[in-house]
Parts: sequence; C-alpha cells; structure tokens
Amino acid sequence: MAWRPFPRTLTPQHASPTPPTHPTPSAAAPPGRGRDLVRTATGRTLDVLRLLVVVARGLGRTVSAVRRWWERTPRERRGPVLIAIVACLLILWLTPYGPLIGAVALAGALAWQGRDRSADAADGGPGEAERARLQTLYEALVPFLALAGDPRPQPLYAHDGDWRRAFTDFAFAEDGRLAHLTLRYPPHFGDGDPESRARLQRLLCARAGRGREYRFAWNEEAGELTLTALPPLPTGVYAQRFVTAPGETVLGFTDLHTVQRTVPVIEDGGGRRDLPPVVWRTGPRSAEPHLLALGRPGAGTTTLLRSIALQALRHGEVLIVDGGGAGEYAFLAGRGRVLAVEPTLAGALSSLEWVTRETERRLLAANRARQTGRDAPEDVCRPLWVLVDRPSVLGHLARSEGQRDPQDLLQVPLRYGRAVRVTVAIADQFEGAESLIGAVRAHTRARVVLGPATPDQVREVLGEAPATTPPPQVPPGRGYARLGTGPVHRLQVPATPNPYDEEAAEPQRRAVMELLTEPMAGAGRRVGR
Ligand SMILES: Nc1ncnc2c1ncn2[C@@H]1O[C@H](COP(=O)(O)OP(=O)(O)OP(=O)(O)O)[C@@H](O)[C@H]1O
Repeated sequence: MAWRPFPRTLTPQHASPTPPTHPTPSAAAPPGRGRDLVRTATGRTLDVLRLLVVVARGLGRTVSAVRRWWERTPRERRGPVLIAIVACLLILWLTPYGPLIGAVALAGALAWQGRDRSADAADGGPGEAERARLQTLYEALVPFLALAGDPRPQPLYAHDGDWRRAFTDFAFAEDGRLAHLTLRYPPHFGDGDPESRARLQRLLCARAGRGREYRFAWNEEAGELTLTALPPLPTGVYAQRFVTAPGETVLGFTDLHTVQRTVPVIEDGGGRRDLPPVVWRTGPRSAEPHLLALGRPGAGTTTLLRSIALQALRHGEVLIVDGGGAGEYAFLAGRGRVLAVEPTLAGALSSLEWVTRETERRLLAANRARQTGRDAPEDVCRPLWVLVDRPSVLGHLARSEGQRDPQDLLQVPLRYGRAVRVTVAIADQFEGAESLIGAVRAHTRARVVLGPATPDQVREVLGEAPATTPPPQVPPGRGYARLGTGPVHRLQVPATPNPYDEEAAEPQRRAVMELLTEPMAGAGRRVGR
C-alpha cells in the first residue's frame, strides 16, 4: 500500500507565511484542483479503511487459529505455553519502549495474517501441480455432486466450474499429497443418507491417494465435509507401567486431538514420547464397568487381555479363564495377586462359581457396612478382575458334555460387580460372538474391535461405524475402541507378548516379565479360600 504525501492544499492556513487574502476571481483555485483535493482525501480514507479491514481479518484468523490450537492441545500442555506467553509479555512490559514495539509487531503480524490469500494462491499458495490435483479432484466430484438441469446460474459443481468455490480449505503434505481438505457440498446432496455419504467418502479416498487412513468430519449445518489424512498409529509401544490413576486402564493409543490427555511412554529402541491413550475407567463410578473385545483370529485380543491383566495387577487381584487353552496366560500362574489361571472347563466352572459367590459376599458386606455407618472392609474394596478369553469355546465344550455354560456364571459379576469393584473383561473371535449370552452383550459397555473388520462389523460391535477409513495394512493389535456412547477411537494396543513365546522380541518379553508380581509360595489356584 503506497502512502501519498500530504497535498499542500491540506496544509493549515495558519502555517502559511503569507497572510490570508480575499479571493479575487483571478486568484481563486481552478475547478480541477477542488476535484483533486476530494479524490486525494477519499483515496487516503480508503487506504486507512483497507488497512483496518486487513488487520481485523488478521485478528479473526488469529483468534480462530488460537481456538483450534486450544482445542487440539492436551490440557497439561496448555499451562506451560500460557506461562511462557505471560513471561514474554512481562519482559516486553519491562523493556524500554517494549509495549510500543509489541503493539507495532502485533499490528504487523495481524496485517500479515489478514493479507489477501487469493493473491498467494495465484503465486505462493498451491503450486501448479497442487492446483491441477485440486482441479482433478473437483472434476471427479462433479458427476456425483452436480444436479442435472441445475437452475442456478453458477452451481457449486459444474463441468466448467472452478474448484476455488467448492474447496474452502486445503493443505498438502511435504510429499505433495493432499493432507487436509474442506469442501462445500450442494444442498441437494443427501448428507443424511449413509450410503450417499459412504460413496462420497470412497470417491474422496480414491482421489486423495490410497494407502493412508482418512478421517471424515461432516458439518451438516454448514454443508461442509472435511477430510484429513491421518498418520499411522505408533506400533512401537510395549507393555510398561503407564502413568494412570487407580481404576484407570490404558487400552491402547489413539489420535492426539480425540482424547484429553497424553501419557509418557517408552518406545521400542528406548525413545520416549508422549502419546494419547484410550483410558478405560472401572469401579463404582464407571459407566462402562465391563469390557468386550472381538476380532478375527490372530488380531490381538489375547494380547489386549494380557495387557489389561498386567495393569490390573498393580492395584487388584486377577482371575483368568483361558478358553483358548493354548497356555497364553501360563506365565501369570502362581504370581502374587493372580488368583487362578484356568485353561479347562472344570476349572473355569469352579472359578466362576467362586466369583459369583465372592461378588455376592462383597455386596452383603458392603450393604452391612453401609447400614452400620462404617466404611466397607478392605477386602471388599480391593479390585477383582475376571478376564475370560474365548468363552465361546468353553460354552461349546460345556454343551457337548451336558454341563452349564460358564458364561451363565458371569451374570452376577456383570450385573452387580461394579459397585464392589468386580470387573469383567471378555475376549472372543467374531465367529464366537453369536454364542455370547444376553448379559454379556448388555453389560459390556466398553467395546473393542481388533484386526481387519468391515465398517458393518465395527458398527455391530461398537454401535457406531468409525469416522476413519480402514488402515491399508492392519498390524496386530490395531482396531477401534468405544467407551459407552463416546466416540469411536482408532486404537493400537501395546505389544504384550507371552513371555514364554520364543518368537516374540526379547525386549518385549523382558518388559512383560518386569511387570509381573513376585511368585507366591505354594503356587496354584487360590480361589475358594
Ligand atoms: N498389540 C500388539 N503389538 C504387537 N504384536 C501383537 C499385538 N497384538 C498381537 N500381536 C501379535 O500377534 C499375534 C497374535 O496375537 P494374539 O494371540 O493376541 O491374537 P488373538 O486375537 O488372541 O488370536 P488367537 O485367538 O488366534 O490366539 C501374536 O504373535 C502377538 O504377539
């Protein structure tokens, strides 16, 4: 913006060395000069107004960028940043001319933020290749989003249309692929129809580049769809002592902006970083006191139960029913606070009968304590974890032997266990899901799906399909988790191998062994004491 010098005609009269004279016809300003004066004054006013508009636009963009940062940043990281900002302001305040310098810098920064970005788009914004990509994507969307015989003079999607009207925000990754895109869709598009949504999402995925996961966010009010390419979840985290409170269990790790906090973790190779966990809360206040995990064979549900068992041992007692019977939990047998590891039908039945009686005993004891106004005894408050792997196999065996299905014995802990800290976690394969009894389905409100699964399979288990596309390669322990009616999270379970499995990586096996409690003298079943 060019600042013009003050015209001489605007110089105050009293500043003139010559005394004022009465105008005479010959001395009057020519008529053209008056017009110049008006034009100059209007030009200057417009320049100032334009600058104010740019600064106001910059202010708006900055405020929304700060708000996005605030929402995205975990709570524990906001504090240090705010402290650093306050410290900088204080230093500026104490520096000579600091406030003035700060104000000028702020105005400059706001003006830069508020600059006209359409000019950037023409030169410094998307390059030619990127513009071509956006145009190709736009053209691919036209057959799907254009309305035949659209009466509007300039429809949003048309064969000779321009992507700039339809794509309101976009970003490219360093490799030149689309990282983020917000597009407007026309009002006639059926955004309430799942099939239409799925078709548009499939089309966008194909055009934005295969081999990545994408998150879709629909804003029906504004008629906008946002696509974001997601980085793969980290697979290098193994079993370790996670920073959690009693009653909290880390199911795995997910995307940063979808959960409230991060926990420090050590990765394979010894690197440390903060990762966002999916934390499952159990106990009397939990709305999801029991868990069900389903997956294909080899998807990692046994590993998830092992990970839960090792975390549960920190504060409670664990009883394991191993319907798979492959000795995947044998390393836990005889360890402190491990009540039993039951690989047989008979063992499972007697252990689960004990769990039923123990739940009832705890309920009575807690009730008595309440009536007498005392605190519940310590043995009622100690968490008891019942982990059941492949109950469908045991159910099948029970039916063939004319015995009771062990799942029936889970009814009492599932229905009433929450109040007395009895938690049930069940894992099975998709094929076994049909034989899960009603109480299991009704009371396991924390849900996990692991391994390759169709959106319908995920929806059946979690009650809602994920907002993200399936990963191109599904590593073991990769899936989705949902706690009650909360959002569906992408999930990567920490590697927790059977330490007796010689094919597992040595550092991971050692990490599991380090989390084990001490061996108990007279190892064996300790239920029914
Ligand atoms: N989160 C994970 N990280 C790394 N490896 C994993 C993870 N989960 C599972 N694995 C590996 O995948 C393989 C199968 O895991 P797991 O036994 O837990 O699967 P599963 O679903 O219980 O299958 P199955 O029911 O057939 O035993 C194992 O070799 C295990 O070490």
